[in-house]
Amino acid sequence: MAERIEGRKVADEIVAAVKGGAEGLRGRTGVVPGIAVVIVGTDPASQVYVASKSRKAKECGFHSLQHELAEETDEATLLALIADLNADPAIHGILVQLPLPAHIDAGRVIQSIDPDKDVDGFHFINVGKLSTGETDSAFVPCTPAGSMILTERARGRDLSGLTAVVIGRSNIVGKPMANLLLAANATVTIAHSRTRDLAALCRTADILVAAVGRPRMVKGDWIKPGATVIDVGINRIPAPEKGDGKSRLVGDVDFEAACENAGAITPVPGGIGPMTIAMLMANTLAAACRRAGVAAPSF
Ligand SMILES: Nc1nc(=O)c2c([nH]1)NC[C@@H]1CN(c3ccc(C(=O)N[C@@H](CCC(=O)O)C(=O)O)cc3)C=[N+]21
Repeated sequence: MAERIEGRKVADEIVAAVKGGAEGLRGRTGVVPGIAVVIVGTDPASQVYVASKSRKAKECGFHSLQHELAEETDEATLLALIADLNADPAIHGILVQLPLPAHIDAGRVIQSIDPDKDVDGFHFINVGKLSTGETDSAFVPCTPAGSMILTERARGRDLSGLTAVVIGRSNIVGKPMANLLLAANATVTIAHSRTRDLAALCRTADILVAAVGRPRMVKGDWIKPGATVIDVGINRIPAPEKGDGKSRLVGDVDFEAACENAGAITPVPGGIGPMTIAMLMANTLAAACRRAGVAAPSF
């Protein structure tokens, strides 16, 4: 039976350390870390995530702003808001909740964020730093950063000799995760929708990261005995057993079946989701520390 990797617990530890770090920064320099979360439209899932980000930011003692813009907001208005936030010395981190409405060019919006405030790590500057190994000054995207911390807890910081398979090639999770695993000396393969015999490939993985967004796509017999399984998927599926119209969250991995083979596995909920928010707090503290010329704590 696999060990459950308790992401929520690790996330709580990180949030407590960030809170302590923010108090220290304030005591030494008077600087209070500030984060602005921008959301366009009223997607209910996005609203839930944004609310929990703002709640955690307050818990950490940050200055926290939430900008809620109407669905029909035009790109120029959003770009002007970001320009204001870029110029605002009280704001150290800017997060624009994705996805954006189709009439807005998300790429242009992301690239307009000051790279030093890009706590999502999506700006070309931060992507380039991560892929060239400049990780001391890069912002690493929050989901892969949190996934890596849980991987390290299970396998140590040096993954030499281990095989890692990342399913999913997104700029937000798959590609940065592959870079982090590579930087830790794992032998990395990125799989995606065009990969042939995904099951056989997954069976070679000492570390398997699933980031595809398909509920329970990864089957129990795809898991190598003893493997570390990191389930990044957060899929809401109908749960008629809980009552009419109810739903529940499942990952990209068939958790119960995977537990038979895995050495350790992250649950959904309670795994990577809370780690993502914790790393957003850690990145915001790091942004404020850099701005103040003080060393940032690392996790
Ligand atoms: N610019 C941007 N940055 C993001 O980091 C970003 C984004 N856009 N858009 C949406 C996704 C999604 N995301 C989640 C974060 C935490 C949980 C989380 O804490 N989930 C809980 C469950 C929450 C629930 O019950 O719904 C868990 O897994 O235990 C989920 C999803 C961040 N995202």
